[in-house]
Amino acid sequence: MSFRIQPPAPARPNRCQLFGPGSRPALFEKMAASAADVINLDLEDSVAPTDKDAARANIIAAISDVDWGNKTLSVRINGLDTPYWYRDVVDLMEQAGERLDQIMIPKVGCAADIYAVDALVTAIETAKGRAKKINFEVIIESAAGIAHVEEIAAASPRLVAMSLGAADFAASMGMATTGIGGTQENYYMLREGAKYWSDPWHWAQAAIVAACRTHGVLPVDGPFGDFSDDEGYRAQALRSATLGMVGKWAIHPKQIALANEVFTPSEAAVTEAREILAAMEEAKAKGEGATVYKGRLVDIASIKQAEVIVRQSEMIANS
Ligand SMILES: CCC(=O)SCCNC(=O)CCNC(=O)[C@H](O)C(C)(C)COP(=O)(O)OP(=O)(O)OC[C@H]1O[C@@H](n2cnc3c(N)ncnc32)[C@H](O)[C@@H]1OP(=O)(O)O
Ligand SMILES: O=CC(=O)O
Ligand SMILES: [Mg+2]
Repeated sequence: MSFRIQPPAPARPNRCQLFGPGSRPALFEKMAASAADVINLDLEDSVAPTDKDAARANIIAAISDVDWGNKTLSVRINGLDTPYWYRDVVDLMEQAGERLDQIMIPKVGCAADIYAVDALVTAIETAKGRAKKINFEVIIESAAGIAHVEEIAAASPRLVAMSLGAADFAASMGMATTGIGGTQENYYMLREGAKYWSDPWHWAQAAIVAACRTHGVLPVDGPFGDFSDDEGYRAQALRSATLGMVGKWAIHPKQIALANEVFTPSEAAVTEAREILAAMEEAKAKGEGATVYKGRLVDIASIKQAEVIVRQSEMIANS
C-alpha cells in the first residue's frame, strides 16, 4: 500500500452507456428517453465517411434541441489517425451548447494523444469563454492502448472514464475472432475430454481497472455485439462488475435493462454488506479487528469491501 491515498472515481451513475450513430438523428429522442445513465452520440465507426459532416451537424443541433434530462452526454469523436478528429473537436467546442458533458476519444495509444486533444479543447474553451469544462473519456482498443494504459489513465485531469473496446482491440491484437466481446468458441482449456471456456478479455479488463483505480477514473466495459444474446451479455457484464468495472455499453436498447440490473448492487448484496459493517462495528466495540460473519472471516479490509457496495447503491439511489 502506498502512502498516497487512492483517488475516488467520479460519484455518478455509469451503469449503461447507450450508443447511437450521429447519422441516425431519429434515434436521439429515443436515446434521451431511455434508462441509460450515459449517452454516446457517435461520430466514429458507426458513421460512414460520406456522412461525417452531416452527423456532426446533427449532433451539434441535438445537444441543444433534445432534452437529455440528467444523463451524462458524451460525443465520440474520430480517432487521431483520421482527418476528421480536429474538425469534430473544433465544431463541437465552437458550436455545441453547454449541455455537452464529455468527449470520448477512441483508439488512444499513448498519453500524448490525450494531451493533443486537451490542448485543442483548452484553447477553444478559453477563446469561446465556455463556462463548463468538458470531461474526457477514452477507449482502450489497441495493442498500444493496453501497453500504455497506466500513462493514459494519468494523462489529464479531464479524464473521467475509460472503456475497453473489444472489437478494435481484437483486431489490433490480431485475435482470431469476429465476435465483439463474450465467450470465444476456441478459447478453452481441455480436461479429461471436457472443454472449459476461459475469458480472453480478462487481462485487458483487469489492466484497465487497475489503471483507472490508481488514477480515479471510472472503468467501463465496452460493446457486446450479439444483441440477441441476453444471457451472453449478462454473463459478460457480471464478470466485468466482479472485476471492478462500473458499467457497460449498450449498442441496442435491449441491452440497457441488462446493464442497469447487473451494475446496480442487488438488495441481497447491500443487505449483506450492511450486516458486515454492523458485525465489524460490534467487533470494534470489543477492541477486535476481526470477527466471524456467517462462518467466514471478516476484518478491517472487509469494511472497505462492504463500503464499495453500499456507496455504489446509495450513489445510484440518490442520482
Ligand atoms: C462495435 C464497435 C463500436 O464502436 S460500438 C458503438 C458504435 N455503434 C453504434 O453506435 C451502433 C448503435 N446501434 C445501432 O445503430 C442500432 O441499434 C442497430 C444495431 C444498427 C440496430 O438498429 P435497428 O435495426 O433499427 O434495430 P431494431 O429494429 O431492433 O430497433 C428496435 C427499436 O429500437 C430503436 N433503436 C435501435 N437502436 C437504437 C439505439 N442505439 N438507441 C435508441 N433506440 C434505438 C429503433 O429505432 C426501434 O425503435 P421503434 O420500436 O421502431 O420505435
Ligand atoms: O469501439 C469499440 C470497439 O469495440 O471497437
Ligand atoms: Mg472501436
